[in-house]
Amino acid sequence: MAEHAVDARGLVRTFDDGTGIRGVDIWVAPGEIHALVGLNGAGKSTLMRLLLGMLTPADGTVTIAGQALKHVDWAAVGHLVDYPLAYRELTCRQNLALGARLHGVSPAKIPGMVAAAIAELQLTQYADRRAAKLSLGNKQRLGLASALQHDPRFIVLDEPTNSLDPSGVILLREALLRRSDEGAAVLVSSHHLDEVARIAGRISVLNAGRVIGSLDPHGVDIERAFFDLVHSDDVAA
Ligand SMILES: Nc1ncnc2c1ncn2[C@@H]1O[C@H](COP(=O)(O)OP(=O)(O)OP(=O)(O)O)[C@@H](O)[C@H]1O
Repeated sequence: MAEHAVDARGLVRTFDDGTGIRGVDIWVAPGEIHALVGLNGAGKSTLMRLLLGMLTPADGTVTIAGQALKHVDWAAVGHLVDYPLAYRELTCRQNLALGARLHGVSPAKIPGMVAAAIAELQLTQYADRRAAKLSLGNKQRLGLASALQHDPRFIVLDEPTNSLDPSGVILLREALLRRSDEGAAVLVSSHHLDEVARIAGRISVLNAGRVIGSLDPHGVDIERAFFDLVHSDDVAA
């Protein structure tokens, strides 16, 4: 069987108020889109930060492509967690070129890669506009273009539809489906259960820092199934 692109076991990281991640196993296989859903504060962003080495776990292990985090080839990873990072004074094109360089793309390939990313996220008319002057949604498109342009094998996106208009949501959907078809492993968090159900092969529900179950992406009333799971977990706690 193919090695998981990411494999985390027994992850724990709690904060002073007792919230955080309290013992999570999670993995994503190559070619899979795995969605994480949960209420505000359930721990989705914290879990993603742990997987990306942005936070250190108190317990548990994470491997990416079979490697412990300190040996990971980060050029093969693309992520957008929290806010899209862009230098305000640089244009979209310049920001993307910088992002490509930071991901180790060879200089000769950068202009073509950046042009393709701009076209894919339909940023053409803003390509030479400074990031400071972009609308929120176009800033999000820029962040997504930067996370996806270098053809990462493992993609982590935290609420990527934030601020996107309906055409941006469709572009993102197509971009993720295309990459998973090509073998990339995708982990995505979202509050939009219908959107998640369209693209994910697997949907895990996080509540109070633990994975409490999964939802069937083809289920008839996924919203109801979500609330039933969360409610039962809250009652049991
Ligand atoms: N650096 C931190 N210091 C202290 N507490 C934190 C920190 N980061 C997250 N938390 C707490 O951990 C809990 C989980 O937060 P997290 O952002 O992971 O949730 P989430 O599921 O992503 O929520 P949302 O859907 O609102 O984005 C929250 O109670 C939050 O306040």
